[in-house]
Amino acid sequence: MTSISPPPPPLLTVSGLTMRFGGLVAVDGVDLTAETNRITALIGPNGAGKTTIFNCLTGFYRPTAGQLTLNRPGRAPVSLQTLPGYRVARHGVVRTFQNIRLFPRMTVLENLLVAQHVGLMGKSAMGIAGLLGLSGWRRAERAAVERARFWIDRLDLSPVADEEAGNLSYGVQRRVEIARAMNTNPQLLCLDEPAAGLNPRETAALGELLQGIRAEFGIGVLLIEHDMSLVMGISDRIHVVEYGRKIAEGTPDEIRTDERVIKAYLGEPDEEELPPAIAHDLAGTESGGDRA
Ligand SMILES: Nc1ncnc2c1ncn2[C@@H]1O[C@H](COP(=O)(O)OP(=O)(O)OP(=O)(O)O)[C@@H](O)[C@H]1O
Repeated sequence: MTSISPPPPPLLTVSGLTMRFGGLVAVDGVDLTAETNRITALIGPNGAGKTTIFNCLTGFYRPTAGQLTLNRPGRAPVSLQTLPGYRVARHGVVRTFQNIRLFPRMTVLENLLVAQHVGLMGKSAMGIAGLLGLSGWRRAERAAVERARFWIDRLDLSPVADEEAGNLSYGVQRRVEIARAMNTNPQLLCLDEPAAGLNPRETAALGELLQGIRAEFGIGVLLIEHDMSLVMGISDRIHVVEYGRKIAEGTPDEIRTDERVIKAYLGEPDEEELPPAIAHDLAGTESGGDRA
């Protein structure tokens, strides 16, 4: 008799996540999941609580309440909500930031090597072996450079590998950030508005890049993004938050036509502020954009 084993749990399970700042409830009992080999988007109007969710997930904030569980195949589940950021990263949950946080006076290669610094320090007894030029250190350093070069090449950054990051265009710096995150071998790549400041051509290239990485390396991607053309084009699943609460979850097609989502975006005070693709979608949905 064959028994059917239950499906593995999602890579990330968030349940009842709540974050208060004094009297303000920025995140209020949010549940969501992110799966391996899937792109999961987290969207919502400005101030909805998206970045706060990322900050709780990646150890920048300790949540007021809730469970954040990482389930990697063959390993014991890890509760992330009590861990500091560097330990969350060691478990394979890495992030980028809304505002680019590269070291501007370091080269692209150096920016990627810094991300491997903790591993190298471990292999060199906190740097002493490195100072003495011992072989274990040299091997580890060579492997770190090879790995960084792999990601530099994979993200088409080889021509600028030795340039200072601060001299590069915004779109290229965004790619460096993703290369740096991938260089740490993540299980879950969390991207906070990666298309912010990109032109439409760069945004389309970013979408292809993320789909390529997901397919090639089988990682989970969790994406905060206001650019609805990107979100609708590449996401497998979308979670929508408004005023700290989750108001909808579904496929792009389901979310595009969800009444609560349309209302949440229509609630924005100024149509100019609507992401263009949402405004476009809404115009279609609302037969000519007849707004309340
Ligand atoms: N450290 C903090 N202290 C106090 N309030 C905060 C803090 N961080 C966030 N908030 C508040 O929490 C709410 C949610 O903010 P958050 O940045 O998570 O929203 P968001 O959905 O990411 O917005 P945006 O799309 O504009 O980036 C906002 O009212 C914000 O002012």
